[in-house]
Amino acid sequence: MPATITPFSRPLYLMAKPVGALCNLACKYCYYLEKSNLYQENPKHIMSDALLEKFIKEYIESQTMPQVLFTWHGGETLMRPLSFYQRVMELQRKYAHGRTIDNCIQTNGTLLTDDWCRFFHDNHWLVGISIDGPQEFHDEYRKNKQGKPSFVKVMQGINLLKKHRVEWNAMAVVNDFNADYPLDFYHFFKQLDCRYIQFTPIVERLHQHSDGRHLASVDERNSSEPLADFSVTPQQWGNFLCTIFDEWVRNDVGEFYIQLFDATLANWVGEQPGICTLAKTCGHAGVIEFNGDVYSCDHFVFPQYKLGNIYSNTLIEMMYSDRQLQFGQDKQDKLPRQCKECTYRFACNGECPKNRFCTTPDGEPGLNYLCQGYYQFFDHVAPYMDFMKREFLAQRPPANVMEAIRKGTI
Ligand SMILES: C[S@@+](CC[C@H](N)C(=O)[O-])C[C@H]1O[C@@H](n2cnc3c(N)ncnc32)[C@H](O)[C@@H]1O
Ligand code: SF4
Ligand code: SF4
Ligand code: SF4
Repeated sequence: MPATITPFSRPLYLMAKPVGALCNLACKYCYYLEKSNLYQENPKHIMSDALLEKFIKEYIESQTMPQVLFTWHGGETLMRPLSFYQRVMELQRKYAHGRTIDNCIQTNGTLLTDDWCRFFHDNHWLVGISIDGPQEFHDEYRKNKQGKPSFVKVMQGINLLKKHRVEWNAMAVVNDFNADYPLDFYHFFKQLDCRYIQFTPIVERLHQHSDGRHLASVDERNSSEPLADFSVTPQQWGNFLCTIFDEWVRNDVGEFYIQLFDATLANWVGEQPGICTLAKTCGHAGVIEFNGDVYSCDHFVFPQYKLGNIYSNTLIEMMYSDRQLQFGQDKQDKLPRQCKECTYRFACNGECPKNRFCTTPDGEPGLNYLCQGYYQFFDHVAPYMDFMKREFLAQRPPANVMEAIRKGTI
């Protein structure tokens, strides 16, 4: 199994939420926790066995390829007992009909035990652990409802994963608090010997909804929704990326895999980037909630982006519906002229539509809030990317860039 899976290049892909938005933590910046307000009428936010079976059967049968990827997401996935995931395996075997099935699971890591790790190892699951860097950064926002920090428990979880040789990678968010310390952040992951690192910028705006949710969707941009204070600024994001890139490109190419750098190189050479935010279009990755509701994307779980429910529509109908195709195509069609004419459009593609709530200097809507940071990053890495592209096209390792820098030829 590959150490990192890039689901967005696959034809039909859904992230499943077996406990909806329920969680044992209450990270201040979390976009998903408040989604439970969408389901106030449901007493329990738990995927039933009947729905699980229906989903697994239909999901496998909808695939056009011999490999099938399941992603378990939340909320906190480990709030289901191990027996739930053992049942998942049983159902996957029942409906596989010769297909290869992979599983990844995203977790905050605090509930990991020897039993969980044995299960993940024995069944080759890839485990994504959320950790925001060194303790002081992580604990600033990743606390439980009583305000108790989670770092120590997450590290215990990571040690268990290592002990049981489970394949894992780190998902870290970059927010107002940790963004100014890129090297502390990067060295932390290197010291952990974590070779696959994903960074996501936190960008949220506040908008009070009548059901209690307080985060805005991209459509809610007519009044001036304030930015949530934990959001990273465009300048912070640009500096953060450039600083880590400078260390990585000199020492770590081919050794440490940083998803955003890899995706940037992929766009530079004209391959599919393994990250949706830098891809030309969206719409390849939906979400299925605990009750069978399907949404366009994990960051668009809003009533207006609900595609239907698995009990009334097939997954194929929903994921290939005109609405979903349009959702995907809008990423490219709705780019403002500034992006269409941007030197780095081929690398950036206007990034994630959820962050496109700004206007260009000439008043056109749809500019990405992080534009300045991304432009700074792409402009900074361009000579190195050009070099790595040449190496790649000549079938030599892009890691030769490190030697070229040492010799001063770049
Ligand atoms: C919503 S959590 C669900 C899985 C699990 N509870 C966890 O924390 O890994 C999935 C990922 O989204 C990240 N995340 C949370 N809030 C975010 C936000 N506002 N913007 C971007 N990513 C966010 C988390 O740090 C985590 O890595
Ligand atoms: S652990 Fe995951 S789901 Fe829970 S609050 Fe934190 S980011 Fe959200
Ligand atoms: S909306 Fe954003 S998160 Fe969703 S698929 Fe598009 S780029 Fe990815
Ligand atoms: S860098 Fe800015 S202008 Fe260029 S494509 Fe990205 S968001 Fe658009």
